[in-house]
Amino acid sequence: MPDIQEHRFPDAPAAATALAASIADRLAAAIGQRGTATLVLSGGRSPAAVFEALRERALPWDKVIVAQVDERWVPADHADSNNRLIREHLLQGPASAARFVPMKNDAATAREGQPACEAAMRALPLPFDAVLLGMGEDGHTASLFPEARELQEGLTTQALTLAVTPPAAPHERMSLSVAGLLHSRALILQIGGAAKEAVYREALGTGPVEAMPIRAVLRQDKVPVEVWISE
Ligand SMILES: O=C(O)[C@H](O)[C@@H](O)[C@H](O)[C@H](O)COP(=O)(O)O
Repeated sequence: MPDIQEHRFPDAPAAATALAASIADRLAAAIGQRGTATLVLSGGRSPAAVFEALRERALPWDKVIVAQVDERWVPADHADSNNRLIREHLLQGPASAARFVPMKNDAATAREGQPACEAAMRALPLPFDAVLLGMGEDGHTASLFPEARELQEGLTTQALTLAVTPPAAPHERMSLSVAGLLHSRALILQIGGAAKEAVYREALGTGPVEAMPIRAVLRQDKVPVEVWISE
């Protein structure tokens, strides 16, 4: 049975503050035990408030490695870049001392860039200390989308990364695979609002992983899962 711990909050700001404190404590413990901490972050809209609360936490940021769960294959200054999101909302002030390992490289496409991205991710200390995930209302997480033609690859490959062309969402993506996500000491899923909580509850039920790829995270029993829910 998977180890899923739920944390509920009345609103998004309370959840973001508490989640940032929990992540900071986890990073501090990792640094205390191993000298460094590796935090792997999703993009999208939800995590910005967590990043802004996290950057205020007193940490030896020069001992923190920040990497990405997934990335839109766009320039780092593009409005849709997760790299830009992390730099603008997290890597500010003392937190700018963290070592940031972006997913996107100079390849023209994610598919062409995957070998170098794979090598960069495998060069990080494994397992990661924490992976922060979001979820779409279609049950996707990372860039593992239900209708993506690369979904089976994402569910089954032993590679850490793969290129994904979302069926509807913009931009070709690079994403951690399920195997990549499971190279972590903790999987932290952030769920905001009633609609997403309903999707999460449905994902906990029966049904194919392919229909709701977040199920690959919720059904595994290798890595503890924390679910941080704000109403
Ligand atoms: O690049 C991305 O978009 C994310 O990594 C993606 O997996 C995100 O976590 C979900 O789509 C939820 O996004 P929101 O937080 O914007 O709802």
